[in-house]
Amino acid sequence: MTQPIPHSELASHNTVASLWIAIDGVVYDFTEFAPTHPGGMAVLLEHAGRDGTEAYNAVHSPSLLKSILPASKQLGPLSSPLPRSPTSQPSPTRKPPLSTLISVNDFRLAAHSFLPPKTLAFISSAATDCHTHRRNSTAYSDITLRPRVLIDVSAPADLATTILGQPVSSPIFVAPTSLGKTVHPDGELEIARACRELGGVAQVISTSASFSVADVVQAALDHPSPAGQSQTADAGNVPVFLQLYVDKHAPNTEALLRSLTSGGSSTPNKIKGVFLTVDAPVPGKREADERVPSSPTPTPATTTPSDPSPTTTTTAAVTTPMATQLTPSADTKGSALGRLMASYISPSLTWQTTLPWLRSLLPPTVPLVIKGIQTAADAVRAMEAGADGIVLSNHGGRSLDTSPATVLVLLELQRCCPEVFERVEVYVDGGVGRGADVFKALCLGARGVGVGRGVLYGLGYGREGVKRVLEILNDELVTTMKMCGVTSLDELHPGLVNTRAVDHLVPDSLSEEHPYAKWRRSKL
Ligand code: HEM
Ligand SMILES: Cc1cc2nc3c(=O)[nH]c(=O)nc-3n(C[C@H](O)[C@H](O)[C@H](O)COP(=O)(O)O)c2cc1C
Repeated sequence: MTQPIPHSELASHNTVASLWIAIDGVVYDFTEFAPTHPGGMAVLLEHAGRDGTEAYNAVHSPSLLKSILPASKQLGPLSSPLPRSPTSQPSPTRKPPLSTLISVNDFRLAAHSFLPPKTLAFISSAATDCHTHRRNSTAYSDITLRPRVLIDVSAPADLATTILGQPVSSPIFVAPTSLGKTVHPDGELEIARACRELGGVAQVISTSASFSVADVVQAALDHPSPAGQSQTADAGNVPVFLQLYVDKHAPNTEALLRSLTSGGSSTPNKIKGVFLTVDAPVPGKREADERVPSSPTPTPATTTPSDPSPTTTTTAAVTTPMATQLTPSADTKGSALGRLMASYISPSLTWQTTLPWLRSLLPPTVPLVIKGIQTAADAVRAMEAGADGIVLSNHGGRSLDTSPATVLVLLELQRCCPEVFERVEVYVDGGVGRGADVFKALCLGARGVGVGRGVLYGLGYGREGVKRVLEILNDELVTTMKMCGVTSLDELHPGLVNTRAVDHLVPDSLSEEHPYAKWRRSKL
């Protein structure tokens, strides 16, 4: 590094022509990088000539800067610290003690008492009228159980299984979600640590996570599993997967995949598979997220003396970058974080080009899963395209409202193309709030079940909260299994559930046509 840079000099580089920002006491030249910044240029311009430490750290990990920006863009240390924009300080609030939360719904309600409004809107929102979001969970309650009695279930239930060949301690996995820092300063790192402590729960890490995927994998590897607890996964291996959004600028995706898979999935710090998300080629219209402004005002506190793992996230820490991104666009649609984040995602993926391209980029040992399948016809297509797995998902109802509840898609596959279950691993997510929901999905052929929002509500309490949410679901699953007369996942089968109340909603043909409406506009 060179000579210390005075404040006055930093301040003079505050335009697109010359754009400097200080982060953690070091001045960087972002002039060339700014037009390609995946979060948009406006957010960088907002901090041009100033200290951007807080805004940067709110969404990115320190290593991102070093891994993407050439060393030549590191201009030198600031001559002395700059006053940062005022931060909102946590103040006491009524955050319920973790020990009082005994269901996933308790965590959801608790989150509403302490998470900043914008964070809550981002997490809990779903597309337009939220029908799909609701039906994802109500479809589970419409399916009833068929308990079997007088069976000895004294043996401990075994939840261990494999996901894409990786040993895991439970069929419940952490679905990929973006921007973990909006909930907890250590975001996805805390989720990774919780999964590790639970003996190897699978975690799918979002391309839009607040931390780099490599950092999350490392956090899992570095974290000890509790003494005495059996570690299903090898000590030096963790069941972490990458959720992939293909970048509009394809070389970015190619570089990401190269960095995370070279050496193959058997290398401990590499990802064990790629989940390509296909249900969000354009951002969904999430009105709650659009309506709640990104406000830099102080937020209620997230710490309490009784909470061993206090959350220190504040609205200002999280949403300032978003507000600066959105304000200049004078956007009449609203202020959605989801829409802002989707700006780098390619809308031009196809069966013909994208899958062969991705397969050519991945070592043969790294499985490819398609996340966001919503019809039997597409499940067959994914199977024929050589996918190793599919996730029946509608993005938690966040993409297209009135798309089918995912457990109904599971039934559609059983009805129209049961051979898919023999050839690819079928996963499902959306609306899972109870262990009984997991049980039903597994009985209907799912190999594993993903949880999105529930884990994020747990994350409000850090790793202990994430652990608690997953433990609650595991416990409820075991209780359901034993009430239905089984103690092992291998004993589950469709006869343990009654789907009559929803069967009329399940399509009965692979045809792309409507069963009787046959008109075409061109023929009228
Ligand atoms: C003051 C500095 C910065 C601010 C306030 C900022 C803010 C943001 C925001 C708000 C997003 C969209 C939300 C998201 O998808 O996570 C974003 C995305 C992104 N930014 Fe930045 N950013 C800054 C600097 C940088 C730098 C220096 C790099 C790389 C060297 C970078 C790389 C990225 C990438 C790769 C994304 C895509 C999503 C992700 O991986 O998180 N940003 N940024
Ligand atoms: C806040 C939030 C962010 C999400 N981000 C992503 C993402 O980056 N990539 C992705 O494939 N799915 C994303 N999802 C969808 C989840 O992976 C998953 O499909 C969904 O949350 C499951 O529904 P549930 O929240 O009802 O459990 C996100 C969901 C939420 C709630």
